[in-house]
Amino acid sequence: MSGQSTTPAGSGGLSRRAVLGGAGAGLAVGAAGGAWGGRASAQAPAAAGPGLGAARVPFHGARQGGITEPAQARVEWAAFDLLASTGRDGLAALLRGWSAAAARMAAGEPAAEGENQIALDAGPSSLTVTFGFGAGLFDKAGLADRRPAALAALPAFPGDALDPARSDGDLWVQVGADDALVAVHALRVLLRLATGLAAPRWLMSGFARTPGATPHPMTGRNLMGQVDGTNNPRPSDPDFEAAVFATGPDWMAGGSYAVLRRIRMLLEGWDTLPLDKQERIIGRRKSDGAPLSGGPGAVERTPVDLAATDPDGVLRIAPDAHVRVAAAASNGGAAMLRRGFSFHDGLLPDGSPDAGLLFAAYQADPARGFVPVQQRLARGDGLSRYLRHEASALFAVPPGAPAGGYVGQQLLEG
Ligand SMILES: C=CC1=C(C)c2cc3[nH]c(cc4nc(cc5[nH]c(cc1n2)c(C)c5CCC(=O)O)C(CCC(=O)O)=C4C)c(C)c3C=C
Ligand SMILES: [Fe+2]
Repeated sequence: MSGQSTTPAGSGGLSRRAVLGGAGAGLAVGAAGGAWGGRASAQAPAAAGPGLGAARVPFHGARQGGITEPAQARVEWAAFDLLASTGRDGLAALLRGWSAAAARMAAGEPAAEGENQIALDAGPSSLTVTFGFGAGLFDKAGLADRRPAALAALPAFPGDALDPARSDGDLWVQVGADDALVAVHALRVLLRLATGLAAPRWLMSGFARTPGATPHPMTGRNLMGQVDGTNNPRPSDPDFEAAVFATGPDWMAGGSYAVLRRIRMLLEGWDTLPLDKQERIIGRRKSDGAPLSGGPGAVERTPVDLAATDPDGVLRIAPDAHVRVAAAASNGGAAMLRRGFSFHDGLLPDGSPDAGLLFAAYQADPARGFVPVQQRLARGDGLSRYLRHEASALFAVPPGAPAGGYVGQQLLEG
């Protein structure tokens, strides 16, 4: 863990402490319900006002930020293609410049001397910047022999409707912050630094619940209204590290692999379904996320019992319920850390919402995490009738950089 890491705060744990100044000084900000969860704090309601803006997540550390921290209120994803002229040295210069700017912005400083800031009044607002490498980067940078086997292309899944223009990419940047202006400013700084070295390929914006929006910290909800993130692996689980973080190759030790999917929700159909049908499709109650296996007394954290039956012998969690089909127990132990964001990009020409989930899953190896689970979901998940997977990407997310270093340095200089 990073030198700045702390022991878990809140039930979900936290890899780094968000450092608060001003009115929020001393208030620990942690995960409440896995990566989707709200902010757990010693005091409720969660920090608001100056405390929210002053929260800092150090950029430097053994792990990159933006993986185990709770999802911030706003996220920007950007993928880039390396220009043919950039090469290995240019890539190193880009990553050095990106890391330096990210470190300064995460500390609440201007990205560069005399920089024309657009978020001057705000603090860093829990800003994290996460960098990832796509499979195509390695050939272009003359590093083909160092491409990890885990970056092998994802297979095609039944029902995929992928748009190549919004998929893949040589480099990925994730910017998260609890203030939209802070996030967009950081994205613009990083876009500017890429000029002449890497061309933007696609951009996506997402959001999650703003800390303090609920009377007490809670797991977030998605645009279908479901409590989403409950059964995420937790840092306190004995097998968390092995499931989420890679041990090799050398330059990836302590890193992770991010699978991204832009999943549009067919909300017009979903919204007209009666509540009991919606709950049956997921396998959890909509009001509080409690598993249907637990009966009326169950709460969100009641363990799921996939074998539970009603007095007529009918499975309480249906054979095609999402939580049954996705569960590690149904997939040979396959596990991943989900850290998604909602998106709402207006209306499609037919008037339906262009909205859904920017799904992100982090794992030590996609072949033992996302791939087997999605293979099963695509065939047997009742929820899949209400979803369209429209874009997909896989990135190696290297370990974090020590102070003075940059993300990817071990790959480029090792
Ligand atoms: C391939 C992996 C997964 C995709 C793609 C996916 C899409 C997706 N999921 C929801 C809503 C919920 N998912 C929930 C649980 C859950 N989902 C996955 C995996 C994928 N989901 C897993 C591994 C789990 C945990 C299963 C378990 O062990 O219990 C839940 C329940 C609450 C929770 O535990 O998070 C909801 C709700 C949507 C809307 C969606 C695509 C848009
Ligand atoms: Fe899911």
